[in-house]
Amino acid sequence: MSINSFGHLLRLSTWGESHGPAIGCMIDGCPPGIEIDEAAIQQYLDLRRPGTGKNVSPRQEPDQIKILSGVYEGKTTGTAIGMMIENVDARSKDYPADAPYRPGHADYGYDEKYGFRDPRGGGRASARETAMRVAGGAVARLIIPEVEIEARVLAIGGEQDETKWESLLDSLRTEGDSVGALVECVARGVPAGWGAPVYAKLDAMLASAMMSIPAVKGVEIGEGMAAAALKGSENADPMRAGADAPHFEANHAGGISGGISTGQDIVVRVAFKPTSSIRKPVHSIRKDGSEADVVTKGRHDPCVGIRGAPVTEAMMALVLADQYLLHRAQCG
Ligand SMILES: Cc1cc2nc3c(=O)[nH]c(=O)nc-3n(C[C@H](O)[C@H](O)[C@H](O)COP(=O)(O)O)c2cc1C
Ligand SMILES: C=C(O[C@@H]1CC(C(=O)O)=C[C@@H](OP(=O)(O)O)[C@H]1O)C(=O)O
Repeated sequence: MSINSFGHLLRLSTWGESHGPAIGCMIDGCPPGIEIDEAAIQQYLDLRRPGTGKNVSPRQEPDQIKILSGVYEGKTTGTAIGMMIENVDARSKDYPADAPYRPGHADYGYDEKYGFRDPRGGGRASARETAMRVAGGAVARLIIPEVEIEARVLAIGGEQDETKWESLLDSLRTEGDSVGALVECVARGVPAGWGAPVYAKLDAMLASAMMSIPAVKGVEIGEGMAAAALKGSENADPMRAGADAPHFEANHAGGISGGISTGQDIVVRVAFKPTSSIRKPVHSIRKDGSEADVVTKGRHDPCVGIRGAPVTEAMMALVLADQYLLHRAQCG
């Protein structure tokens, strides 16, 4: 995997800043002859876009996808698929260049690394970029149509009872604060045998993919962290003979053992931290080192995990389509 693209045989790279004219991606390595159109991509973008309700960023972006290359007469040609979305609702005045760093966002790190950055809406670090991951993920899904991928929010601010989420988010909005979330992403229909036994293990690829999503601070596969407290007898996934494939009596491994899929559901849980851009004052410093509290304006998600869920699906699809192509190349 190179630093600027994601994947081995199916490679995604994205471009664009949150307040620039547009964002886009190139997805290379997609097999030829797959039926595709903009509607097949748009349906997933509509699940992630901002401006759809009070619990997500109010920035109004229709996220209308345009396919620019790699498709002819409704089918993929096997060449690089280029796609783009115009940014139509940036409000850059909310981000003065001399604003104190937002602790937890990328401002300080980017300045330390590059000495210079686009401060408008987080620039390249804004999760606006994840729209193009979702577009790439939609292409990946078409490569593996037999795999069904679905993510859902399991908890908001540690609360698993979803009837309490609305009032929790309402009071946070009033306070100008934010909250974290736990998301679970499951892939069904992955056959046994995808992945690799050492280094590029399927679980390692998934962990890297999920961890590359902005605001993700934890990734678990199957039993995950809880496995550390179990006995071998409790954590085993006992096997019985089945008609066509083995029948597993449990799935503590999350569908992966030895870095290779077992044919069971692949289960990944992802911890999203609370949004760092909040209206409550936080101690910070400016680029010149002077201290100042930061109070972030702009339009922000009160709980990034809500719109993060479709992004986890996209990363799952990209990893699995890539692993399918690798498996087909090596084992036929
Ligand atoms: C879908 C999505 C929406 C996000 N929206 C916001 C937001 O409105 N405000 C914000 O400060 N961070 C938001 N984030 C998180 C930041 O992009 C992220 O914290 C920042 O880039 C720093 O990266 P890190 O948290 O991975 O270290 C969002 C993340 C995702 C996945
Ligand atoms: C625009 C989107 O989300 C943005 C993600 C984001 C951030 O800091 O990650 C900050 C906010 O916008 P801005 O970049 O203008 O500060 C969100 O609205 C989007 O997801 O399409």
